[in-house]
Amino acid sequence: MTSMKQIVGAALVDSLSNPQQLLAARRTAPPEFAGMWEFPGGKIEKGEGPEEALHRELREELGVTVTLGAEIEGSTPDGWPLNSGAAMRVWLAESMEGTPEPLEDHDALVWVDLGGQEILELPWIPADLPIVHALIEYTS
Ligand SMILES: Nc1nc2c([nH]c(=O)n2[C@H]2C[C@H](O)[C@@H](COP(=O)(O)OP(=O)(O)OP(=O)(O)O)O2)c(=O)[nH]1
Repeated sequence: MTSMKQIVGAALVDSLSNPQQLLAARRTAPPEFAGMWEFPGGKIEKGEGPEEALHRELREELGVTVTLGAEIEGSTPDGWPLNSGAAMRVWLAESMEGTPEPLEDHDALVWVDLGGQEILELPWIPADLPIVHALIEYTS
């Protein structure tokens, strides 16, 4: 049995069929992550499946209903290692209903080109950088 805390995150793109842009979200807490950019998402709650948790988090945090696309698979069965105790699974997603707004946990959102420099210049949570690179590779 795994003891890793399981996080789920969304690579929200402008279009699943032709992804050109990614939505990055700037965290407001905790202090060590405040001001850093991340994939919207959060912890799976008891009794939830991972995709179900991701749909809930995106409704709560951004106010959107999404369609999930492919998973950007990480290096472990739990997904991408974040630290010694947590890992995150990440899915591509596209909003089907609603325009993303920073309703909870974030104070800014930005759409960045997947093929440009700006995406690499954002101060991401360091553990997210390998995921950003994999996403750029996946969508190029
Ligand atoms: N959502 C998200 N969390 C990330 C990313 N990268 C990263 O290291 N983390 C870490 C930060 C947190 O320690 C943990 C996720 O917790 P969270 O605070 O987002 O979860 P949550 O929305 O369910 O929050 P909570 O109210 O239950 O605390 O994973 C990322 O890209 N997205």
